[in-house]
Amino acid sequence: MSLYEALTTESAVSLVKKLGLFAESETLSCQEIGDGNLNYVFHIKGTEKSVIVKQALPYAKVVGESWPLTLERADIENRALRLQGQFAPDYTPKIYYSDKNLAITMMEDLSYLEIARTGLINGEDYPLIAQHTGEFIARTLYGTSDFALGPQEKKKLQNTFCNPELCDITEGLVFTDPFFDADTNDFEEGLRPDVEKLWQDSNLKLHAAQLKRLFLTSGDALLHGDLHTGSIFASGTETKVIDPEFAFYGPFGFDIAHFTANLFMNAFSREESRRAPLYAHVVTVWDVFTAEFTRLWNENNTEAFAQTDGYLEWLLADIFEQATGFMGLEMIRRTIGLAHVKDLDSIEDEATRLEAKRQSLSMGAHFVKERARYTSADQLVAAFKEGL
Ligand SMILES: Nc1ncnc2c1ncn2[C@@H]1O[C@H](COP(=O)(O)OP(=O)(O)O)[C@@H](O)[C@H]1O
Ligand SMILES: CSC[C@H]1O[C@H](OP(=O)(O)O)[C@H](O)[C@@H]1O
Repeated sequence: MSLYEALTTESAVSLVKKLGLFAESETLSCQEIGDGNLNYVFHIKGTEKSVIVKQALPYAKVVGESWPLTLERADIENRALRLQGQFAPDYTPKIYYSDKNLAITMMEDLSYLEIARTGLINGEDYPLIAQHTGEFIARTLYGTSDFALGPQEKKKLQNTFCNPELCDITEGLVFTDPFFDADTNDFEEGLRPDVEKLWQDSNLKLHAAQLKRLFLTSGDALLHGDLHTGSIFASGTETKVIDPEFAFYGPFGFDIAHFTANLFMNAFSREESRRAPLYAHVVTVWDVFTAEFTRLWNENNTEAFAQTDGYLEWLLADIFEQATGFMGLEMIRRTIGLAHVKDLDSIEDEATRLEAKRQSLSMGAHFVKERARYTSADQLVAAFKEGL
């Protein structure tokens, strides 16, 4: 018999009371606030405190019951959050309770902060977001890598984060479908000539295939797996990373690539005069990631070759090159694939919107194909400013 049942606002309230998080007598309000593609999120509020209950559905919410999806993802998310909380406690929500059968995680209510994508669209700049996100990425990746854990411990941990169904979504929606006339694609008719040109670009397809192979086969570290600006809560002083249900052992460059791709897509939606803070974030996140990864490398490293001249520098350059390619893929898929970004979709004027999307597509393709040319974030920003 399945122990799973989908929560309602009423049963979510009963559950938090049964668990002793609130007194039986307390009057609570409960609202389902999930705006993501996959899950339910209940916001439960009492007089003095509040809590978030996130529940996975046995299917992808954005499509419906015709797209069944494992409930295991809630357990992956819960365990990833707890691990990320060990490496980067300042940047991770507190977890109060989880139940694998019900596919729920109860966590700290972060609604005193704002989802960064929403804030960036409304003109916020979040001066510390890149510093914090760079530290989060470096600490969580380095801490779960061979270098920190040693190969045996790392493999044991890696075995517990096999996430085939969610990886399959990324392999399809990010790495494959946008390059073919797939049913999942979703784009405006005005973009069709650009999209058809992209489908015929065999050099682009070759590079997409190479990056896909990297995603399929690399097991560098436990990734967040979906680190876009909608997975980050922020304010002027705080940053918290949520929603790691796509977590799995993958290539070092993936998370930072998704963060920078989403910064660049927000830049496309702004006037040039308001883009400077986003460019600065792209440079800062790389500077901070590099410095923090290097600090951790020198402080705690189980690898015999760690101090071999040139090894760390080679690794960081390799991460940069792969990340430049992954960044380009994220820009392409968010423009013509199944899951769009509001930054581009909410541009009201049709001609401006189509032009921003064209640029996102062509810059994305450029970063995929020419990734080996780039060795610094300043160069990425310069290329972005120059346009194609
Ligand atoms: N800890 C939290 N505190 C406050 N709101 C949250 C929290 N977690 C999620 N939310 C809200 O729910 C929305 C969807 O959450 P998310 O984890 O991204 O779900 P999904 O997995 O469906 O993408 C977020 O955009 C945010 O508005
Ligand atoms: C059918 S899932 C599509 C898309 O949604 C996920 O994002 P989120 O859960 O943050 O809404 C992920 O990016 C998937 O690729």
